[in-house]
Amino acid sequence: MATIVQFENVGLRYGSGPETLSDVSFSLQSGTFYFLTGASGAGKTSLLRLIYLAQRPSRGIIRLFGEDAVVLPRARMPGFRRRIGVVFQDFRLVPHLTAAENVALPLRIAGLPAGEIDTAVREMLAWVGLGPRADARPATLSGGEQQRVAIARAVINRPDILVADEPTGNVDPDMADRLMHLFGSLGNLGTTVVVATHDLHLLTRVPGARMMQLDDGRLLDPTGILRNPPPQSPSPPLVTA
Ligand SMILES: Nc1ncnc2c1ncn2[C@@H]1O[C@H](COP(=O)(O)OP(=O)(O)OP(=O)(O)O)[C@@H](O)[C@H]1O
Repeated sequence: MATIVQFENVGLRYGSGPETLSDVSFSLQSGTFYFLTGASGAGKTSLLRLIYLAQRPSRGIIRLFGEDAVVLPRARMPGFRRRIGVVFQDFRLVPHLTAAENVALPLRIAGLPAGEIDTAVREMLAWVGLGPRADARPATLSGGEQQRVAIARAVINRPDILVADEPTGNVDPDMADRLMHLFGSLGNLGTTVVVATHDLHLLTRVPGARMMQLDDGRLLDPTGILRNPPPQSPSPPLVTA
């Protein structure tokens, strides 16, 4: 198994405020599934943004695919970013494109022939249960449907790393299970998956997943890695009083 992402003593400070992330060190292996947990404000989104190169650290070392990502020349950024699929908390679908056109975007950018793109997009939309909504624009989709389009777009070109910020926040428990299964199968195909979530129930859903826990900007295990998730437990009630 190769090391795909490596952080050494990474710190992140926004402006002149206190450090949002401090002394964060860990490494992520290919084909492994990681949950990133922590209270609201602990720094999960910030850590993901460092991984997908939307943010530079204030200090420390970040290596992606074996290369120093902090000093990566601007011209090489697009090549790196193509290897990283991102599911944003707020979806970021292109509003004037249909669901199918949104999902097709990474393949169009990669220059695949139209016929191949159409087949791949149809299969992916069917997989996330949106076959009949292929021609719908984002504004006419529910939050959960938009989230599934965002997930389909992030995984369609089989990225080396998939980073997902609360990817099940808007879907029901059945769909959350299916999406975790999809993410888990990507791991089996060699993709490194990092899912930030508040939903501790999800942690029981991916056998063999590892867990990273942030507490006020610090990884709880100072060596950075990692514990197995808690054993499988029954689903919580869908409705609470
Ligand atoms: N662009 C920014 N400028 C200034 N402060 C920021 C910025 N982005 C995040 N922060 C601050 O950094 C801290 C960590 O935020 P972050 O969004 O990474 O946490 P989180 O664990 O993802 O939270 P949540 O679970 O609520 O999404 C918070 O105090 C937040 O206010």
